[in-house]
Amino acid sequence: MRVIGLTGGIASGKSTVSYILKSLGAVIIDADKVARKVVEPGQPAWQDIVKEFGQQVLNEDMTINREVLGKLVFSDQSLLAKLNRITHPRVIEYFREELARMARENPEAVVVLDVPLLFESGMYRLADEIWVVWADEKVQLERLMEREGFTPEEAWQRIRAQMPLEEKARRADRVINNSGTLDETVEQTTRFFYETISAHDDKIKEKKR
Ligand SMILES: CC(C)(COP(=O)(O)OP(=O)(O)OC[C@H]1O[C@@H](n2cnc3c(N)ncnc32)[C@H](O)[C@@H]1O)[C@@H](O)C(=O)NCCC(=O)NCCS
Ligand SMILES: Nc1ncnc2c1ncn2[C@@H]1O[C@H](COP(=O)(O)OP(=O)(O)OP(=O)(O)O)[C@@H](O)[C@H]1O
Repeated sequence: MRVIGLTGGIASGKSTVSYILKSLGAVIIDADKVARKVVEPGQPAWQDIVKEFGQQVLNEDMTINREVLGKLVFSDQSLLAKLNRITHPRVIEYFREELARMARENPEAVVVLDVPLLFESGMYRLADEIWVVWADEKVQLERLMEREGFTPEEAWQRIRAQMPLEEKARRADRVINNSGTLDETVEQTTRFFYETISAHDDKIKEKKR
């Protein structure tokens, strides 16, 4: 099994690249989706969030009100750190279990961990190689405001809540530039995917020799 850790900045294009990789045959595990699962009502992380942030972050049906919680944590670093301490260990636990299961059931698979906070959370340790999706800052900001309807200040708050994209790119094995057209991103992603597979196949052949 080959595990690719896919990261980037907020709205830099991870989901777009994941979608392309899925169409090429990779199995995708999306940390944003897992982070939603671990805070469902009654889960330990849900209980910790209610304890920490109070009833104000709950909807009437007891689910987490993501808009309210988002506004709180993205305007206060210390609250964001508290939320991360509650959610990240649970997300990591889920990833470990899922990877162990995949290794047993589908050892030939190429698995992509789509994780916005791959470095910040330490989840990069679960990956064999790291890919970063890059978008020029202006493009990233525009796509984020357009997708979420954020004001420039709200969009900046979210961008600043993560490790600078330059640093992520420095730590990557491969960087996909998604500042241009979708076709250009498909071309780069496809090329990298087949290079990864062929390097992986060569390693297996060497081991068998
Ligand atoms: C703060 C919350 C409630 C806001 O929810 P909302 O629905 O508005 O955003 P969503 O979860 O879809 O995330 C959108 C993007 O925001 C960024 N983001 C999310 N959480 C964080 C964080 N803790 N720090 C920095 N950026 C973050 C990511 O780039 C993500 O792709 C939610 O993001 C959350 O619970 N975050 C903590 C869990 C976490 O760290 N998730 C990221 C994957 S491990
Ligand atoms: N090459 C592109 N050209 C035009 N629009 C794009 C391109 N790539 C992505 N987008 C758009 O930009 C937005 C952000 O892309 P995407 O959702 O893939 O980013 P992300 O990194 O997964 O975001 P998040 O960090 O929030 O999970 C989306 O609305 C997407 O449709």
